[in-house]
Amino acid sequence: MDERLAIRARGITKCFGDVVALDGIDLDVVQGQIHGLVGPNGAGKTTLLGLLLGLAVADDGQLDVLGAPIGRALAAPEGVAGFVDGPGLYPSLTARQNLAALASLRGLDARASGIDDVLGQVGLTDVADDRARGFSLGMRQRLGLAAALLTKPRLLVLDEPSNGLDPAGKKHVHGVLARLAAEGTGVVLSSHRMDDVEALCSEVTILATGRIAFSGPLNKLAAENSELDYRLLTSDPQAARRLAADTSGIRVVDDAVGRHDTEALVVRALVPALDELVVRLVHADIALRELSPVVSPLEAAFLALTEQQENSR
Ligand SMILES: Nc1ncnc2c1ncn2[C@@H]1O[C@H](COP(=O)(O)OP(=O)(O)OP(=O)(O)O)[C@@H](O)[C@H]1O
Repeated sequence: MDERLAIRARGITKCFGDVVALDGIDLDVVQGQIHGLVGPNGAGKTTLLGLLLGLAVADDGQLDVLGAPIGRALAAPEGVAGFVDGPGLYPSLTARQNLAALASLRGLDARASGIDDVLGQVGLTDVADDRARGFSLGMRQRLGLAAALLTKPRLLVLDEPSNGLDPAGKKHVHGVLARLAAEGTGVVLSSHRMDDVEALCSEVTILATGRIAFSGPLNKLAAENSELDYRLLTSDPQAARRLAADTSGIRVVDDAVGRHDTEALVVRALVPALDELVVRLVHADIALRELSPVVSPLEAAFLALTEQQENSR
């Protein structure tokens, strides 16, 4: 077995009655990698994360976590921490007391366990003595992450960790995850926020109806991607539109995000044709003020792959 693998899954299947939540999943996640799990509602993300956390057992297949096969016991495997469906907290206890309770449940010495340190890492020092009952969703998520950090995991499993986070909270959480990964911890997280996945993850798995539509490096996904829509702002929108319509490999389309802004030009193209258009604009003395994909390459690939898979069913 490859010792760098935090997760090795082969042929994992999980059903709930007639519903096949996971249908023969193969997945490798190496230590020190932040791996994003994305997919439409009901794709099987939470089910997969639950198996990693020992909250449920697969019906079929082989799942190795941190080098050891997962047995049939419903318990978090040694070295694994995280949460699905929001962290479990005691509402009547303060943030600090929640962590102390967890430390004592885990047999850790509360004073030596680094409670202040993990509260600081997630940015909750100022509310450490406030009751969790009054915490917002984002604060609860951050406290859940602090609880996971307390156990010094070698694999961190998080379901939608960005839910409810404000920009400051997001900065803390992203910083913590990046630091953990740099220290060698494997991180698997699900998200519906493609921008978060793109900012954090080096590899991504796209699930659709319990099957893997893509798994691998983000840049491979972008390279495999077909045409994307790009939005261009130029000094002469009318002339730019005419030139685009006259450029091979470029299709002028309506603004897919409905920004109905007459100044913008939206084109569908592969990168080489887009390059050609930019060169032609410059030669025609039309200044290019802004050029950006209408949706990110991950989002576009995600939509294309999941539609493809759903159509083939
Ligand atoms: N405990 C359960 N009992 C019955 N069906 C379940 C159970 N848990 C999940 N399912 C079903 O399994 C499928 C996968 O659900 P899962 O929650 O893993 O999807 P998800 O990708 O996490 O979705 P979302 O993005 O909405 O959170 C769905 O069809 C869901 O209805």
